[in-house]
Amino acid sequence: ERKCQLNGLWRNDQGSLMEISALRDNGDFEGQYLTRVTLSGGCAQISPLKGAQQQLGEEGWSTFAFTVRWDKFSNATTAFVGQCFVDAGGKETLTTMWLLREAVGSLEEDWKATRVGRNVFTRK
Ligand SMILES: CN1C(=O)N(C)[C@H]2CS[C@@H](CCCCC(=O)O)[C@H]21
Repeated sequence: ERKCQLNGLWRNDQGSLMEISALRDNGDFEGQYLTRVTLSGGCAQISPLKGAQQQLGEEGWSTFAFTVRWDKFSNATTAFVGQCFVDAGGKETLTTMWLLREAVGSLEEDWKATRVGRNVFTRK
């Protein structure tokens, strides 16, 4: 089957699970993100994700982006951008960087509201 099509179940190095379900012909997709860690230290939650993947030819390793709205337990949103790679053994890896924006109480606190990081997902 096509490698690096995003639909399916992925896990990252923090143990978060990402299930991408509806991948459309134009590359738009939706899914769910189960986080194991949260800013507040609160319990894990499932949050909705939406994104888009470049639809390339047979051998393309496409770039993608998606957002996760942590709406059930925090006023925060994360945007991921990344690319899918396939190694010699056929193992797929999503390498991403993310921006996490949390709500702060005042404009004076805006400076400290965005975190950035790298993150790698492999198929679960
Ligand atoms: C679990 N995570 C994960 O798999 N990441 C790549 C990072 C970037 S999104 C963050 C979780 C934010 C949860 C929202 C909140 O706690 O307000 C952390």
